[in-house]
Amino acid sequence: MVKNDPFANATKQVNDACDVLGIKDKGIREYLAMPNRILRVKIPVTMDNGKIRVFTGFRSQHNNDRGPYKGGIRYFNPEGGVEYMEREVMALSSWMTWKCAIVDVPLGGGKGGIYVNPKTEKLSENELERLTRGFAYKISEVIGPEKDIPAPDVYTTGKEMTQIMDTFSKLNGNKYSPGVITGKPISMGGSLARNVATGLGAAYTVREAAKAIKLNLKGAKVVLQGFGNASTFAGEYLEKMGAKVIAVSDSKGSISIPKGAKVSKIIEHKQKKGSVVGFPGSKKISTEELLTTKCDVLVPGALENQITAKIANKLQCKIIAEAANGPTLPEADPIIYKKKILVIPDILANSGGVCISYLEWVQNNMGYYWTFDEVANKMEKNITKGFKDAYALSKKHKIDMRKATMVLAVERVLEAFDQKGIWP
Ligand SMILES: NC(=O)C1=CN([C@@H]2O[C@H](COP(=O)(O)OP(=O)(O)OC[C@H]3O[C@@H](n4cnc5c(N)ncnc54)[C@H](OP(=O)(O)O)[C@@H]3O)[C@@H](O)[C@H]2O)C=CC1
Ligand SMILES: O=C(O)CCC(=O)C(=O)O
Repeated sequence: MVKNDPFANATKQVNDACDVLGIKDKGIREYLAMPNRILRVKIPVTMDNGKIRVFTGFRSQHNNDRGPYKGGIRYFNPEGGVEYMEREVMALSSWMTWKCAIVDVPLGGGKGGIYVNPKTEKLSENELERLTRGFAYKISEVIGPEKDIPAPDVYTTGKEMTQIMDTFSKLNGNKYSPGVITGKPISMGGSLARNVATGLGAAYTVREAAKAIKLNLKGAKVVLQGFGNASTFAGEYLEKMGAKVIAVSDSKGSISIPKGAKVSKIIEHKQKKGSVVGFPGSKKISTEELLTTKCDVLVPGALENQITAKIANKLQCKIIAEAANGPTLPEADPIIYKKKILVIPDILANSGGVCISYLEWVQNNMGYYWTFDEVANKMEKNITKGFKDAYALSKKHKIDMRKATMVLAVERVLEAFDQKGIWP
């Protein structure tokens, strides 16, 4: 048993959706909740000092009823250890299934990762490359452009995506296979807008949520948890919509900036000093203080299990845009709903990433590439529709946005499952 088990949380969300849909059949519930396959691999790496170190990696393939498995690869060492990470990737792969369904991209759910923190463990570039290629080799049997298409996630970038693509291509007779992975650099067959996609998509969903609750985003105050790919671009695009960032955090700590600051200036500071902490005009605060800062939009954009019941009781925001996966514990959801805070659940708020990953894969498959605006506009349509559909359902059934989003997603997966049935 792991503490704050993310897979138990993901399963609860599936069951909640089944309750709303009147699905009582235990077999169907189990089919929807459980991953199809979990691969756990040993990755031996020769470190720079000549010693062998063995790493553990995972790929969880949750559901492919609507299309090939799809989802990121993270390099992280969560507090609960390797066993926690296994449950984490299972949950993350489940959320990918529902995410692809709610924004209607024809893909399923997968997720993977390696239990390692490349930042704190200070792996050299060569060690990291050997680890990445070793992992790619170990999962090469289960991935492929028509099978399972990974992407970046926490502490992985276009560089690792390139190394995975290259290893896969070499293992397959040097067949150029850009469609095996997304989030690649542009020069390696990546898509314009993928780099900003998760944050841009989150900003689009906040714009829709603000319209729904009649909140003017001009001058709206934003708090960002995490200062990586998802959260910085969410902050920058919300800034373009007129909002102002007043508190941020990273793995080294949280700060409040009462007068607000441009995200680009905080990025500059972090690039120089290695953290947001110490940004001029800021004050160091605790994680709890960050999350409960009085603001209009809270963007948890780092890790899961951040908003507990205790935090939920103290929240002072109007909208929560879950740029991270699984940042809110199930115990917090009813409290937040009662407080009339509008939650844009993770599977919707951060779906811009997979939307544009899908478009990257489509471009790779056809060998023809779209402009930034073409790609971003397609994503905007899908994500806006996803928000509107879920919001309308939440109002109709008087349920929170997480349940509404999950109900729509589960319905779509079941529709495909009903067509296919079980084989053999
Ligand atoms: N990248 C993508 O396309 C997508 C990402 N997501 C989700 O977004 C979330 C963030 O991923 P992404 O932005 O890609 O990852 P990044 O690696 O780019 O950034 C992760 C950020 O989280 C911070 N962080 C790590 N630990 C903590 C902590 N204990 N408290 C506060 N901040 C912390 C890191 O701090 P530091 O800078 O100090 O290392 C970093 O700023 C994840 O939940 C991921 O699954 C969802 C959809 C797509
Ligand atoms: O871009 C993708 O394929 C998936 C990104 C991801 O891992 C996520 O949405 O959580």
